[in-house]
Amino acid sequence: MPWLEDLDILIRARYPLLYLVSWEEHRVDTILGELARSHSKALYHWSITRGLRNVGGTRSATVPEETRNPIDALAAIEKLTEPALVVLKDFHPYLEDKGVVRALRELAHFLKSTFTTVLILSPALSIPIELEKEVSVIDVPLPSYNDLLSLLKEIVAVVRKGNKATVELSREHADQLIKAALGLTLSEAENAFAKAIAHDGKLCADDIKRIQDEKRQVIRKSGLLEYYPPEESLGNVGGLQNLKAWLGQRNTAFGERARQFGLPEPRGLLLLGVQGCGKSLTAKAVSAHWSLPLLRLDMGRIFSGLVGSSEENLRKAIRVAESVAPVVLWVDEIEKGLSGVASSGATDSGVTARVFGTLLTWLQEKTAPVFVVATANRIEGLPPELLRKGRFDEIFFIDLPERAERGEIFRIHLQRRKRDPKTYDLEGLAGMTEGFSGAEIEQAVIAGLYEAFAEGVELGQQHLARAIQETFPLSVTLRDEISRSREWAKGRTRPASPGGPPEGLPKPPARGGR
Ligand SMILES: Nc1ncnc2c1ncn2[C@@H]1O[C@H](COP(=O)(O)OP(=O)(O)OP(=O)(O)O)[C@@H](O)[C@H]1O
Repeated sequence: MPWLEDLDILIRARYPLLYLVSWEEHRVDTILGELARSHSKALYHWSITRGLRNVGGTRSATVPEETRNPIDALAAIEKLTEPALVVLKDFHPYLEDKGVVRALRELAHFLKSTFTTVLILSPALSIPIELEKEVSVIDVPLPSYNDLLSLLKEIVAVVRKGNKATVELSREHADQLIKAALGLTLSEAENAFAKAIAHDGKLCADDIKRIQDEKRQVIRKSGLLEYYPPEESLGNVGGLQNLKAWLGQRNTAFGERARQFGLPEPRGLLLLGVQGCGKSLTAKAVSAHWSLPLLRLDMGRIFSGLVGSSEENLRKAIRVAESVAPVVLWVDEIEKGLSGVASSGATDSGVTARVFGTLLTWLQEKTAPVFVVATANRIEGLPPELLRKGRFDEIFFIDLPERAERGEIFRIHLQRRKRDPKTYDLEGLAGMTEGFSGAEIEQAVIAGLYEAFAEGVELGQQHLARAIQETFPLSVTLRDEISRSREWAKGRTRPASPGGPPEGLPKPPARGGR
C-alpha cells in the first residue's frame, strides 16, 4: 500500500505534523497501532470528549488529567518525554481558532527535534494558511482488494464457526464479491456482507449483485458520484467512426500484456461538441465496451455547496474512483466548474482555481486504472491547460451527424423500439434531417410513434416525416455558437467522424424548407 509506505517514511523522517483524511477512524486506529509498535513508539489519542490518553504502542506515561481543551492538549504533547504518535481526532474545527493554530505551529517547530509525530485524523481537510507549510497531507484510500479479502475471510470463518449460515462461494465468485465491494469503507463492506447473509442465510454468487446495489446506494449517498453498471453498447452509437476505431484499438490496453509490451495505461478522453450528439451515450458505451463500471461525476455538484467544500468533494470523488478501479470515470459537463478559471474575478475564483489544479494534477499523475471520459458542450471557455498533452490521450469533437450517420441513428432508434428499419426509407429520413442532433432524431422517432399510436395504426414513413417537419432543431437557434465551436475545434481536436463537419447549418426560420 503506497500510502502506508509514505506514512512510514514521513514518520521515520521525523515530520512533526501530518494530516490524515479519512472517514474510517477505526481502521486507521488499527493501522496506527501497528505502526506505533513497529516504530517502538507510544500511541496517544486526543478527542474533545476524552482529552489526551495513552492507548498503547510500546510504552506508557501519565498525562495530566485535564487536556480536553485543545491548547492544554498541545501543551501536554510538548511535555511528553518519550517518542510517540499522537492522533488528534476530529481536530479540524479547532483550527479555526487562531490561538490553537499558533500553539500547533509552535508545537510543530518544537517536535522537529524529537521523535514524536502529531497526526490530525479527520474526514474533512481544512488547513489554515499559517499551517500550510508545516503539515503534510495523506489521503487515506478506501480499503484495497486485500483489505476486503481479509475481511471476507474473517466473516467466512465466523459464519462457519457459528453454523448459523452457509458459504457457497467459488474462488471466482469470491473474487467478484470483493470487486463488487471495492469503493466501500471497511464497515460499509462489513454491513453489506452481513446484510447479504441475513437475507437468505447464505453467502453465495447471487450476493454479488446485492453488494453492487449496496455500493450504488452508498456512492449515490455521497451526492457527488453516480454508479452505473456497464449497460449501453457501442452498437447503439450511430456514426463517430474515428472515435469507435480509437476505442477499438485500445480494447486490450488495460491488461498486463499491454504493460509488458510497453504501452502506458489509457488515461482518458475529452469529448467536446454539439449538444445531444452522443457524448453522454459514448461515455456509457465506453464502459460497456470495456466491461468496466461507470462512475458519473457531476461537476455542478462539486461546486454546489450542498455537500461539503468543493476541494474536499473532488478529493473524495477521486478517492472513491480509485478504490473502484479499474473503472471509467465520466466527468460530465466539465466546463461547469472550470470555464473562466483564469479570467474569473468572482470571489470564489480562488476555490475554482484550486479545484481545477487538483483535477489537473490528478489527471496528469494518476496511476490507478481510472479511464476518464470528460464531456463538455460549451468549449470556448475551457482553460487551455486542460487541453495540453498528457492530460487526456485524445480530444474528440463530436459534431452534428452527417447524412449517413443520421440514417444509422434512425436505424438504431427504430430497432430499439422493435421496428424493422428495412421497412423505412432511412436515406429519405436522413435527407430530411439536416442539422438534427442524435437526440432530436430519437425524439422524432418517439413523436412519430405517439402519432401512429393515437391513430391506431403501425408506424409509417409519413409519421416520421411529419414529426421531422414539426421539429425546430437546436442547431438553428444555436447556429452562431455551433459555428464558433467548429472554428475553435479546428486544429485543437480530432473529429469523431471521418469526413470533417457535415453540411452547413440550416438557416432560420426555414421551417419545413430544409
Ligand atoms: N450518435 C448517436 N447515436 C445514437 N443515438 C444518439 C446519438 N447521439 C445522440 N443520441 C441519442 O440522444 C440521446 C441524448 O444524447 P447524449 O445525452 O449522449 O448527448 P450529449 O452530447 O451528451 O448531450 P448533452 O451535452 O446535452 O448532454 C442519447 O441517449 C441517444 O438516445
